[in-house]
Amino acid sequence: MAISIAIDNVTRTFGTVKALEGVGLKIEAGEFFTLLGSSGSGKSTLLKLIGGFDRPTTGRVLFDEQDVTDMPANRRPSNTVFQDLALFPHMSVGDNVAYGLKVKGIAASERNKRVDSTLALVDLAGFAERNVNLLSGGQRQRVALARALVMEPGILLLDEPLTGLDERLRQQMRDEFGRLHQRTGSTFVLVTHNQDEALSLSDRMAIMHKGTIEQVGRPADFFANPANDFVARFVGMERILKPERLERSGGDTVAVIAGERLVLPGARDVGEMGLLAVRPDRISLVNGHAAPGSSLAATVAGRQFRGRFFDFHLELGDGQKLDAEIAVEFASAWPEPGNPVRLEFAGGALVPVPPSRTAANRDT
Ligand SMILES: Nc1ncnc2c1ncn2[C@@H]1O[C@H](COP(=O)(O)OP(=O)(O)OP(=O)(O)O)[C@@H](O)[C@H]1O
Repeated sequence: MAISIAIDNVTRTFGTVKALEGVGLKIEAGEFFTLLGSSGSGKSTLLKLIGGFDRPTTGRVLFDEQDVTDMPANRRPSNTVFQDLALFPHMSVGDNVAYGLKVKGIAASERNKRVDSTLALVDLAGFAERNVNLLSGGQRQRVALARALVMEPGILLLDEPLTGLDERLRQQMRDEFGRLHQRTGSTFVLVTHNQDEALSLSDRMAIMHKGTIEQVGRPADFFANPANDFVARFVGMERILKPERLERSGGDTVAVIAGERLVLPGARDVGEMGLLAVRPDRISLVNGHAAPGSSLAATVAGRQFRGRFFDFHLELGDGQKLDAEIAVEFASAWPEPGNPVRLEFAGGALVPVPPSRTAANRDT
């Protein structure tokens, strides 16, 4: 049975280090939820608090609205798959998977049944007698998953479980997580620094940074409406432009850059301090006439051939730098470094974002 999780204003300090600061979060029962962030952002600390392996300095953790802050890990209805897997090396696959059930006092016949069905669930039917030391990395991953799943946890916690696997296995195990989530119906919480993993698996995710949550939402929300420039960069919109000003005009936003006006139809109002996150694949270079209100003058600073597209490095009239990915097949004559060009921005090429308070205040 799936269980909901609430993190209520949690702070965790280690000496002078604030690993988590005022974190609030709700994870619905049965969701596949991902904590995404770079190294040191506090993801593992938060997962440990959910699993009961650590306690917050202040704040509470609730499962199905019950306070579990002081409940030890072994009494919680959650199981964790750690990054290092922590398999018992001297035990067979079957004994590894059966261990938790044995500790709980489940009778041998019931135990064997559950171990067999869980091994089948992770595609390891018939592996019970094998020595865990002789398994491949992917198989060891599956044993670790089976060991957690056999307990039928309402919450499964996964701490960077794909680290150390090669790309093919990562893909395979990623698909497996999706499948297991559907089959078990449990609440899954995944910790990762891998954006692709987070985007492909999550119902919703949180982007963490320096012990705080920058944004929570469905994967598509982060592209359509990044909460700030930090989030925009994190999901791949690495160039951020600083307009002279942003104005509202009807239902649209108008950005003024180097004296030229760009109309961003329907773009949201992010206030005076707004920045513009750029989608490099939605910019084209125009010869001759460009539509007013959707183009800017620039100079080619350099270019690199990338196979299917050219990566153009451009400089705007006010000196700001910008990259644009221009599909090779659409090229007629390629502008050379030093050439003046006009940049045409397709719908959604520029997304207004406010600056991140966390990044601004704490990056220094
Ligand atoms: N037991 C501890 N003692 C002291 N500092 C700690 C401890 N655990 C975590 N920290 C610090 O808290 C911060 C957050 O660490 P955490 O492991 O949660 O980050 P993370 O996002 O999971 O990073 P990674 O991806 O590298 O595991 C870091 O600055 C870390 O050094």
